Order: sequence, then C-alpha cells, then structure tokens
Amino acid sequence: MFTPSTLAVAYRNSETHIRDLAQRLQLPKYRLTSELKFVTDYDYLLMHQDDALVIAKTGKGAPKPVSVELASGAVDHRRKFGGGKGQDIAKACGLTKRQGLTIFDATAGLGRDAFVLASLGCNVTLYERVGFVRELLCDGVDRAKMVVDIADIMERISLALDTIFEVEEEECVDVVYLDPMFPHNDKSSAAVKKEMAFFRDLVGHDADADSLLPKAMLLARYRVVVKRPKGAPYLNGEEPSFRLDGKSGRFDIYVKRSLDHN
Ligand SMILES: C[S@@+](CC[C@H](N)C(=O)[O-])C[C@H]1O[C@@H](n2cnc3c(N)ncnc32)[C@H](O)[C@@H]1O
Repeated sequence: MFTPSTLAVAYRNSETHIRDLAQRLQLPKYRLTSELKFVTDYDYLLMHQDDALVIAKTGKGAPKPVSVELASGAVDHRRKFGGGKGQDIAKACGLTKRQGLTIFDATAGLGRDAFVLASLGCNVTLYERVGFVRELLCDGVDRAKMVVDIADIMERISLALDTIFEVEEEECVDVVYLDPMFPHNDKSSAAVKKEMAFFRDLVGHDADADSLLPKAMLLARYRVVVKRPKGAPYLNGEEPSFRLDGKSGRFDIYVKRSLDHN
C-alpha cells in the first residue's frame, strides 16, 4: 500500500502550484533552493522538470524521473506502430466487434492502456485512487491536450476524481477495464522497467484488487477485461469466459452480454 512517508514534494520559491500540491496530497514539502540537504531524507520527490510533473527517485544511480507522457516516447510509438485493433488489448475489449465503446479504466495508473483504447476510438474515463499518481496523470493529460496531433484522441479521455466504487449502477458503460498491481515474483520482477520501480515501491500491490471485479461486473454492459501477469491467479478466483494469452501476460475476459446486442 501507498507509503507517503517516503515521498516529498520539492519546489522552487516561485512554484506555488507545486507547494499547493503538497498541501492537497498532505505530503512533506521542500524548497529545493535552500533546503536541498533534506531531500535525501526521502526516497522519492514529486517535482517539476521541463514543464512536466515528475516523480524522481533520490540518491546515487537513480533512474530517470517518471512522468505521464502520452504524446511522445513509447506511448506515441505504440500509437503509430503498435498494431491498432490487432493488439490483444483491442481484441479483449471487443473493439473489432463494435465501434466507439465507452470504457471505465478503473485502475488508470500512468494512463498508457487508456490512451491506447482512446486512440482506437473508445471514450475512456480514468479512475486512479492514489493521489500523487492521479496528479501525474492529470498533468500528463493536460499537456497532451495541447498537442494538435492527438487532440481528437484527448477529447475522448476524461479523468474522474473518485473510484468506481462511488459510481452508481445506472451510470454503466460498455466495458470496464482492470489492471491492478500484482505482487511479482523475482523472475518477473527482472522484467519490470527500472523507471517503473516507483510503482512497486510506493503504490505496492493492490491487496484489495479482488473487490474490483464484482463492482466492475455491475457497471459493465457488455464485458469486464482484466489484465494479468503470466501465471497470476484469476481475479477474485473467478474463471473468465475466455482469455487471451500473450508473451508476458494475458487478458481475462468476463462476458456479460454479446457485443452484437444493442
Ligand atoms: C498496474 S497500475 C495500472 C497501469 C495502467 N494500466 C497503465 O497503462 O498505465 C495499477 C493502478 O491501479 C490503481 N488502483 C488500484 N486499485 C484501485 C481502485 N480500487 N481504484 C482506483 N485505482 C486503483 C493503483 O493505484 C495503480 O496506480
């Protein structure tokens, strides 16, 4: 679970918005200019770098800071060359069967999966419960909205303030997508990218992930899609209607109703 004692907010004197962020998230704060010496009391800092909100690990040999980048890097590369609706995530959500699906991404994280789905024509609402991750997401979404190239995609993305547990059954959507954190074994942890280590350190694993499935089943009109690492047990111990197995992970699909129905 999230351990705020290892995270602080760093800001320069003029960066009042970051200072406000510290207050909002109830995190300790430091002015980088005069109090740099205290920075290493914390494992991670939330700070501004090149106009982006980033999370940075402190100390020697720390990996590159992480931010939400939807208009460049790996996410952009995947949009252009990732295989479109041929990707397993698209097949799992049923994008080959129906256009313009509405989707709740109930475990949004850094928004990469949500962006793939929106770039393939879905209208996606993002839910993220950890405050600092939601702030990174909000910052990344705001910056991506300024990029003309992907303006149409960004119009299909919205960020909620709560979690799906606050959503009423009447507000259902076509598909609910779940990708909770799973405790990796040593073998698979080698594959976890260095820069994503903060997720493991700070967010931990989502021990209550099982409870997402029954709620998602109430909110989905057609299906619930669960992304799982290879070898992980079924969420909530429930066998899916079918699964799509990939190299490093799989999608479990819980069908409620055929996508051919209205
Ligand atoms: C593995 S990450 C998701 C990565 C994401 N699919 C992506 O493409 O970037 C899981 C995220 O789900 C969030 N999460 C877990 N349970 C949640 C819940 N009940 N409500 C909202 N967010 C949740 C965690 O805080 C974490 O950020």
